[in-house]
Amino acid sequence: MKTIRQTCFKSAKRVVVKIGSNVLTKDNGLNLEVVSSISRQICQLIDSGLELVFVSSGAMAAGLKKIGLPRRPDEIPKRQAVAAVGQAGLIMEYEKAFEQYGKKVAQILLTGDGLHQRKRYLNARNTLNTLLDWKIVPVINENDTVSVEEIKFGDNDNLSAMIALLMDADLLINLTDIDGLYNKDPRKNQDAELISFVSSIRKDIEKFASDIPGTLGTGGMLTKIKAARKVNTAGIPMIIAKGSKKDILLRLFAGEEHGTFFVPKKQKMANRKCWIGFTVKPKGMISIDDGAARAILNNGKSLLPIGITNVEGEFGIGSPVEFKNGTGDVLGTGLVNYNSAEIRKIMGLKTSEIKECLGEKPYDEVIHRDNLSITGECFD
Ligand SMILES: Nc1ncnc2c1ncn2[C@@H]1O[C@H](COP(=O)(O)OP(=O)(O)O)[C@@H](O)[C@H]1O
Ligand SMILES: N[C@@H](CCC(=O)OP(=O)(O)O)C(=O)O
Repeated sequence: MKTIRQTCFKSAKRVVVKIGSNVLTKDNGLNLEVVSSISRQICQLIDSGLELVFVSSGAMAAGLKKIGLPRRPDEIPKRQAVAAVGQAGLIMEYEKAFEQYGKKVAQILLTGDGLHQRKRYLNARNTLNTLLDWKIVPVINENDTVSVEEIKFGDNDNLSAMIALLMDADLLINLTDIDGLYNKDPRKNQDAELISFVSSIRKDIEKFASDIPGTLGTGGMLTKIKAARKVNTAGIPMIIAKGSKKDILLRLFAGEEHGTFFVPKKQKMANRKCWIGFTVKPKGMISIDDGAARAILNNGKSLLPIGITNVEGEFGIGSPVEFKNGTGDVLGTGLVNYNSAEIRKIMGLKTSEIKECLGEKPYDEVIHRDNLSITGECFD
């Protein structure tokens, strides 16, 4: 009988593969053997019928070597300049490597705010779909040159999760410099053990992981777990595996079990709900009582004013706003039908009392269930 992970690999048609800086690096520059090996495996998988989107870190690593710097500079403009130099070299090496197998690559550099806006989000999806139709390999990285804190994806683990959601992928593969997730940071604990299967990401799983990356990485294991949590919630499985292991991608698709597999929720989330839940940047927070939380989480209801106990932040109609329960757990995000000042006035009221309070009642719901995405961990 096939295991769940074998079934996921067998049935996957559209896959996102992400590779981290440490795997791609050798002697402080790009490891061309790894570039060549990963490119060959990706081409083989595409030729076998898979649609594949590739997210590659490594611009900073490539830039350091080219400029002759011993390590990452601390100043942001210098880091951005290093990444700008390195990205050109990175994509050139991929062009050369993929060309050997008759494939073209396309460079896609994204910022967080590019995907926060629905129109740009859909544009990015259309472009990527066209490239996949043309059998051209999209090679995606964060646009480090312009990415300041407010518009950053932050790390490519998160970016790869956003791409998996954007493209409605069947699987996300995260290739790093270690076999997978260990139950403690293996750099500090010799007795750390590999976890090969995570059926559900609870808070204890996040505790296993350190947020300290390797010399060139960003975010360490913690950002990978956060990425897994997002895609799993949306119904997409994820695997963390060692990118330098010989033919790792081909072996995974041949049914071999390597790395750590994160089991997704059974139900796939609709693409628009993924965008609301994971991609847009929330503009405020609404606290709700237990009754409202139950109605939303268990019975798929909309959020009505009567269940609202507090509003944080200033936001307009249509804004994405998070909502949390009485104990402070964030349960999800939704697009609001009223602005923050109006919600403050009508919170705690029955829907029949909205008109008297505001002078009009355009909607019964503060967040309609069609515009509401449940992403918190308290919903099974
Ligand atoms: N619990 C853990 N299990 C596995 N690796 C861990 C854990 N905690 C921290 N790490 C470290 O995280 C590193 C991978 O993260 P990072 O350097 O950001 O990689 P990448 O460049 O591939 O994104 C590993 O080299 C490992 O030392
Ligand atoms: N955009 C950066 C990579 C940022 C990043 O998340 O790196 P990593 O943790 O190695 O995947 C670069 O290309 O150097």
